[in-house]
Amino acid sequence: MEGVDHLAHERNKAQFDVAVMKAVWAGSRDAYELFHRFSRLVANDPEMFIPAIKAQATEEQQKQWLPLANKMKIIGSYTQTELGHGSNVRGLETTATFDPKTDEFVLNSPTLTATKWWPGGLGKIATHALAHARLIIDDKDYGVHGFLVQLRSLDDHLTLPGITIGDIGMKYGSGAYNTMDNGSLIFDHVRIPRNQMLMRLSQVTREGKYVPSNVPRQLSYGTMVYVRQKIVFDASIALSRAVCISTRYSAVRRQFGSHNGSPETQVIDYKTQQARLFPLLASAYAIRFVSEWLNSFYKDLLQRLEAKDFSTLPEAHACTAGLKSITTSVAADGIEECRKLCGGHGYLTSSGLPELSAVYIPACTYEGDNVVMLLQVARYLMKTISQLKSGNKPVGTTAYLGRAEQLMQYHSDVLRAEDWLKPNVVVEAFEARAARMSMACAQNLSKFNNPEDGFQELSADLVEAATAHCQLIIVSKFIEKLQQDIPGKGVKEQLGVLRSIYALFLLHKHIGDFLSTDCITPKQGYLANEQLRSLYSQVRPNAIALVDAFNYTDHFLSSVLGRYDGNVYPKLYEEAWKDPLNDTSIPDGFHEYVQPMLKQPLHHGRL
Ligand SMILES: CC/C=C\C/C=C\C/C=C\C/C=C\C/C=C\C/C=C\C=C\C(=O)SCCNC(=O)CCNC(=O)[C@H](O)C(C)(C)COP(=O)(O)OP(=O)(O)OC[C@H]1O[C@@H](n2cnc3c(N)ncnc32)[C@H](O)[C@@H]1OP(=O)(O)O
Ligand SMILES: Cc1cc2nc3c(=O)[nH]c(=O)nc-3n(C[C@H](O)[C@H](O)[C@H](O)COP(=O)(O)OP(=O)(O)OC[C@H]3O[C@@H](n4cnc5c(N)ncnc54)[C@H](O)[C@@H]3O)c2cc1C
Repeated sequence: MEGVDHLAHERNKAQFDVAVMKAVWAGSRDAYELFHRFSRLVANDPEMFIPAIKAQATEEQQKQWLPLANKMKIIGSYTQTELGHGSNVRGLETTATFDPKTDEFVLNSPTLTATKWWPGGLGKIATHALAHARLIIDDKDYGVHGFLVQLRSLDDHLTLPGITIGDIGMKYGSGAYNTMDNGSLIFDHVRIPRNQMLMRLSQVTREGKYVPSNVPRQLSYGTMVYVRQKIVFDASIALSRAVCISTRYSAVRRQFGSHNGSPETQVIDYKTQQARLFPLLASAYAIRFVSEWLNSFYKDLLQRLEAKDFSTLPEAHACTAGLKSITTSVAADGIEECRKLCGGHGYLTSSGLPELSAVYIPACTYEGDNVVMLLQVARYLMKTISQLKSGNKPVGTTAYLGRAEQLMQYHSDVLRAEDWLKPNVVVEAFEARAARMSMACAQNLSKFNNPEDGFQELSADLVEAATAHCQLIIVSKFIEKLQQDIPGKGVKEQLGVLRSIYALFLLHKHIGDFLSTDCITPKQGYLANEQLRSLYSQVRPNAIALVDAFNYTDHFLSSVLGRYDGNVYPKLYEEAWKDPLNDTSIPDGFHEYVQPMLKQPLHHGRL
């Protein structure tokens, strides 16, 4: 019935102040930014073009180009990936050859695989590209640099001479990502003025002299670091949307369990449903809090870079790469699990989940393939361990590796299930697991004469060690979040339950790591799972309130199953009737193709 809150009985169970939880969830961002982040995905927002100009252009170049880009007088595309290379940036083939006679760069796509491929906005709308190309001077290759290239006329939007552009075609399903014109681009000896090479980091003089960067060359990758830390926040948006839908629907859906005419059981009361759903609810909060920390860490990095302090750049790269990988994988897999948690109706477009999945899952690939990103973390961990011997004391997110010897002797002292509720007990177990996995890799690596051969041979183990390291970061930041003052009745307690669910779910899921590294005993693993089940019972009465705290409107959720009022069945039926197929009772083609078959006389008794 319209206007009736079918979930009121669930909301009345809440044991905490929902208004405060809403503020905790929103953190430093307002609802506008939460919405705007999503809308960027399917619009042609210069998500990277503008940050890249800020990171790589001189002050003078910024003065020239940023006002145009900010006011949409030009529309830019971050044009890096090519048909033949995406992960391997140093393998890009497009060339930018300096012509001293004309003081220009000549951009060219020397091979088919040099074709720029994937850049968002490139296919139809972008007027300019921030093109990544190999700088060539006097036949010498100076590696990949950024160049601003006009692609289309600002008068008639037609492509300029030497420029061939197209859209790369439909992508995964019919998802909203098809509103993004990911494009292809071939340069055929296109000339640009020398001052359109972005020269903040390195320069080319009028005489054609290359002036190398006096700062780490990796700063040219700075835009990717910036977007990766944003993508962690995006992961919390995407996962929380799916969890909101599936939690509300799980409270509405009843199946089996009726006795003597009593209502059937709410599927949210099944322990299997809780064991699948509540870890995702906890993960949404965990990702949100680690994204807050990562954003502050990134802002601190920017301040340090301003002061030419590059000390935290390697850690910032490792954290943004690793957390981008872990959180997007959790969110993408979590959205699919939420679809399954909704049974058949989860597969309807009107559930909002297929669309959410189709739009979100490329996050595991763009801005760095998730495995390639974890390998970057692994390189950082191995380098950190290799420097232990020289007395280099790790700090920040690798500080625990400074206690590796002690952690190698660690054995959990958990005796009772409730011991696993103590944050320090959990952190020690996660630190020991991560340290032992990384130390084991480092030890195995040392057996190889060629470290790179070893790294390749051990790369699967290294990815697991990097995963353990990143999960430790997320667990630690969740714990740190709850050490802050958080007002409101029951809010901190409920977040504490989610913190424990997040950690113990990971421990249970990766129990093999904890046992094989001898961090915990099978009995202690069993006790962790016992505690997890008890925690699910504590979340159950608060589940609806915890997803209400995401503060998503029905419009934003665009899901019949996730409606605030839980009025699912009438709306499901109503939504179905909006389908054009239901405009007529006789389907197109019936009279031409089906009716003749139905009218055909029987032959020899056979249909
Ligand atoms: C319905 C939907 C609902 C909800 C949705 C919710 C939210 C979504 C909403 C919005 C989303 C909005 C936008 C999404 C954002 C983007 C999507 C759109 C566009 C996508 C754009 C792109 O994909 S752009 C292209 C991205 N490409 C990459 O990421 C390439 C990955 N490859 C690399 O980064 C590098 O090649 C490499 C790091 C893998 C290797 O580099 P290389 O130079 O070869 O380096 P190494 O030899 O490995 O290392 C050398 C040393 O340099 C250090 N290093 C490497 N990289 C960095 C870095 N970035 N910063 C600092 N340091 C770095 C490395 O550690 C080595 O250091 P040593 O000390 O060991 O020498
Ligand atoms: C929706 C979407 C939007 C995009 N938007 C843009 C954009 O705006 N601008 C832009 O420039 N690019 C964009 N991209 C491209 C994107 O950045 C690349 O696809 C991404 O970086 C992955 O690179 P790749 O495609 O070369 O994958 P590959 O690296 O070819 O990955 C293929 C497989 O190889 C594995 N692999 C690769 N290298 C290694 C290694 N060293 N060790 C072990 N395994 C390895 C990977 O793990 C993966 O399993 C977009 C891509 C998508 C899907």
